[in-house]
Amino acid sequence: MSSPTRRYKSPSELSRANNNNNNNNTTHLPPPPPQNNHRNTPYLPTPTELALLTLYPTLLLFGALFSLLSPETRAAPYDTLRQAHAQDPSLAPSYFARKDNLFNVLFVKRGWAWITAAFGAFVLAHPAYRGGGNQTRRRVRAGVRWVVVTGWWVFVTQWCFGPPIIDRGFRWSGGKCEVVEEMVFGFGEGGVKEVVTAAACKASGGSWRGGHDISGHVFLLVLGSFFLVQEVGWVAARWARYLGEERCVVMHDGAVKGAGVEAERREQQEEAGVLTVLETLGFGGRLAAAVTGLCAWMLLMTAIYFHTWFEKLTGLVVALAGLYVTYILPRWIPALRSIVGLPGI
Ligand SMILES: CCCCCCCCCCCCCCCC(=O)SCCNC(=O)CCNC(=O)[C@H](O)C(C)(C)COP(=O)(O)O
Ligand SMILES: Nc1ncnc2c1ncn2[C@@H]1O[C@H](COP(=O)(O)O)[C@@H](OP(=O)(O)O)[C@H]1O
Repeated sequence: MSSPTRRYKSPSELSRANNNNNNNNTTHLPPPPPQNNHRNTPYLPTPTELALLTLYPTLLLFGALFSLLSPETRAAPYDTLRQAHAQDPSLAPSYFARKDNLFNVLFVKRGWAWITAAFGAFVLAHPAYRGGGNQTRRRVRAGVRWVVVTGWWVFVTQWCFGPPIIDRGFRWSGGKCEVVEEMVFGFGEGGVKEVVTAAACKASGGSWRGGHDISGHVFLLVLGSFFLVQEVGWVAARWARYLGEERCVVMHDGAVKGAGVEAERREQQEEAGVLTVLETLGFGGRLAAAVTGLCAWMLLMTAIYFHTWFEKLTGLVVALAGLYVTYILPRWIPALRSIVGLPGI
């Protein structure tokens, strides 16, 4: 996942270079490709992963700063209870400060479907997933990782043996469903209804108020985009031999080795020469890159126009927890790795 200049030579390139040297009557082999003997810790993301992960808090910080400094945003009326600017088109500071903006309605509100579609297109169509004795096993393991990440999305935002984690957190922190307009049958004292989910509260005409509302948008956009980065990045980079660094894994005997020891050799593309980034990604990878880019844009919009900074931070932390379990834990728990695998291995 780093620059093409560090690309390893394929066996055929090495043998060609070797032949040229023999023709020139020299007995020296070409210098070996630079080896990186440094082992990354299996317990933490690799340096490239860490650099990419740092972009998320950076976007959130930049958004917070922008909202503090932008005169239009500062001047626009803000509803602290709803954690959003006025939604009237004439008052909202930007099209993206409105909940009914098309990117929100068609993309984020259907976000998991987009992420699933991009992932599916990549796994079904990319040459790295075709051929080799383990083709089916690699696809099944990718599917298992999708189930784990999707399970986390379901538990946090949709359903967790009852209300989802976001709604449970909201109520644990003192939040309630309040009805301002009218008292309806079933309400407790002071217009506060015993409703346990944000969706049910909204459906009954109430407002979900008073608690800590983990940002569902930040959660979904971080979880989904980094899932695609992991699934497409490692697979495409390993296949095209763009790898400048390697994940390390703990083996059954406790030894720490590069994850490549568990990889199947055939899946790497051998002869086509240096591929461009677009060729390396293929159709599914390009769709995933577009979805990831949109996620980053909408994350920035959420950072600027919605929620408190602490609600955005908890959205980020809850997403990172799911990503750690799916992508880092298997590196140091071999039994888990044998079920979920590692992308590209
Ligand atoms: C550990 C293993 C557990 C096993 C669990 C198995 C999981 C199986 C899940 C089955 C359903 C999967 C469906 C996948 C296909 C789809 O993607 S369909 C859904 C499309 N819908 C969305 O993408 C909705 C996305 N929106 C949201 O999540 C929320 O709207 C939000 C963005 C979080 C914001 O919430 P608000 O309430 O609007 O603030
Ligand atoms: N980038 C964005 N664009 C539009 N609306 C956004 C948004 N980020 C958050 N919101 C809105 O802010 C509210 C809280 O978002 P969340 O908790 O998911 O982060 C949601 O409102 P609604 O639930 O009224 O649609 C959501 O639609």
